[in-house]
This record gives sequence, structure tokens and C-alpha cells, in this order.
Amino acid sequence: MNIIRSARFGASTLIPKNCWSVVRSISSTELTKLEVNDKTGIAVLTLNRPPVNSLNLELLTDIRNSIKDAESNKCRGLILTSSSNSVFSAGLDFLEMYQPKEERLKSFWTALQSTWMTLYGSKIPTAAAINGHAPAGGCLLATSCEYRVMLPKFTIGLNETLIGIVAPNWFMNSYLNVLPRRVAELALTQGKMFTTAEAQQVGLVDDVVNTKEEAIAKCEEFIGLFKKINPYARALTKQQFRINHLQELEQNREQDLQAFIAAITNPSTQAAMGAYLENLKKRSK
Ligand SMILES: CCCCC/C=C\CCC/C=C/CC(=O)SCCNC(=O)CCNC(=O)[C@H](O)C(C)(C)COP(=O)(O)OP(=O)(O)OC[C@H]1O[C@@H](n2cnc3c(N)ncnc32)[C@H](O)[C@@H]1OP(=O)(O)O
Repeated sequence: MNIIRSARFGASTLIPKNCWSVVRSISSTELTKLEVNDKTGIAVLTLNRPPVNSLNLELLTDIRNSIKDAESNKCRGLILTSSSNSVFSAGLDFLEMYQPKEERLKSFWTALQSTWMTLYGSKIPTAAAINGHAPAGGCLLATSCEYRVMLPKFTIGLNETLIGIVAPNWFMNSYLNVLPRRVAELALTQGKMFTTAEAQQVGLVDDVVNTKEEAIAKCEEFIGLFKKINPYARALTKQQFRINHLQELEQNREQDLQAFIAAITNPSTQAAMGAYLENLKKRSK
């Protein structure tokens, strides 16, 4: 019998393969759902934190655990998507950063660092089915993957400067891994949010399709490209492309954390964030 061991069902829980329907849940929490297609071996991770999948400590932790679950279950690839019809992820949860408690702020940023390193450095092929807006941290998740497909009439980009904050190096590096340097610099300094069409034009997304189902199918097609490629050779090749960015953060984690805390707790950053949040709340009324 082909057995899959699910880390989050407990080390001793064995799930018999073939006793399940084609799509099978590997692990799920209140905030994420990780399902694998038994035929293709490709997993889909759905973010499910209504209304906008803003990334708080718990969601980040669940995303990281899910990536690790997909890897340890030897999935052939991982697709990130959202349960919302209009938002992929609204980026970092402002409530974690606005008037924060220091211990929670530290745990939050440390979880973001870990989640990024796990996703950006994952050995398995990764793809994002961007079925809604993807500002800031939402864009970071997407650009950390190897392939992106997006639905029309949404927006994506690193808009930090618009909020009065600075995207850390590793956010920029994820952007630079996808965009030409000049485009990245112009976009980052303006805090530009690209429409789907603009994103495709500059190469921020690889394809545009009309439905979430088509987006997942495109991601599966991308992951299928590696069917005949030795996974070990593939993973090492990907690692060589990304190792400098990963090491840069790994070796400077504490410094990066302290820079974040100093920047976020600065009264002028708090004032800018407060005004931005106020505006967001007014707009949503
Ligand atoms: C060199 C040294 C560097 C040191 C480091 C320094 C700084 C660190 C940098 C930190 C990096 C931060 C990156 C981020 O990710 S910041 C987050 C940026 N995100 C945004 O700007 C997105 C804001 N949201 C929107 O634009 C929209 O909500 C939307 C995503 C387009 C969706 O629009 P819509 O569907 O119309 O939904 P609403 O706008 O009505 O929102 C519903 C509800 O959700 C609240 N909300 C939205 N986004 C967030 C969020 N990111 N965090 C928390 N809450 C959010 C919104 O306020 C509404 O709430 P109410 O219903 O209660 O009003």
C-alpha cells in the first residue's frame, strides 16, 4: 500500500493512498487549506483569512507549515491561491504593525522572514494563481514563486512607499528576480500597483486567464514542465539562482528584525500608517 505520512495529522497518522477521491486534503487549518491531486501529485494551498487574507502571525505560520507539509509529502509542485473572489492577499496585516506590542511584533516579523525563506527557497516547483488583488506582502508571496498567472482587472505590486514605509532588501530581491532592474526601481520608488495587463506587459505575471480554474490549470501546466526533469538537479539549479538572496537574509536576520522594529515603531511611520488605515476604513464604508 502506498502510504503518505502527514506531519500535521501527527507523526503516527498514516493516510492510505487511493482510498480518497482524486483531490485529497493533506492538512488544513482555519486559515489555510492544503490539498493534493493524487493523479498529478500537485498541491494547492488556499489562503482563507477573510475578508482580504491579510498576513498576520497565524496565517504566516500556517503558510510556512503548509509549504513544509507539501515538501515532506513529496508533492510534485505547490500552487498558491485564495478563497476570496477579489483578493489574493492584501499583504501584511496592518493590525500587526500599527500600535504594536513589541514581543508580538518580533514574532510576526520573524514568522514573515521564515515563511519567505521557506517559499523562496522551496525545492519543489512553486506557482501563484493570483485570483485577486496582490499588494505588498501579497505581491511578495507571488514573486517568491517561480511562475505567476493572474485574473483580469486586479492589481499587483509593492506599494510600500505609498504607505510611507520602505520595502526591505529581500522584498526588493524577490521583485528583481522577476522584473528588469530599471522597471523594479521605478515601480518601487513610486509604490506602483500594476493592473493585470500592465503586470503581464512588464513580466511581473507570466500569463493572464479569466477564471480561477484556468489559473490553477495554467499553474499545473507550468509544474508539468518538470515532469521529466530530475528533481534533485532541478532543486539545486533553482537554489543556485536564489542562494545569495536567501543567505543575505539568513546571515542578517537579527539586523533585519531590528531595522524593522525601529522603522515601524518610529512615530512618523506610525502616523503615516494610521492615516493610511483610516483612509482604507473610510473607503470600505
Ligand atoms: C531598509 C530598512 C527597512 C526596514 C523595514 C521597514 C519597514 C517594513 C516594511 C513593512 C512591509 C510591509 C508590506 C505590507 O504588506 S504592508 C500592507 C500593504 N497593503 C495594502 O496597502 C493593501 C491595503 N488594502 C487594500 O488596498 C484593499 O483592502 C484591497 C486589498 C485592494 C481590497 O479591497 P476591497 O476588497 O475593497 O476591501 P476593503 O478595502 O474594503 O477591505 C476590507 C477590510 O479589510 C481591511 N484591510 C485591508 N487591507 C488590510 C491590511 N493589509 N491589513 C489589515 N486590514 C486590511 C480594510 O481596512 C477593511 O476593514 P473594515 O471592513 O474593518 O473597514
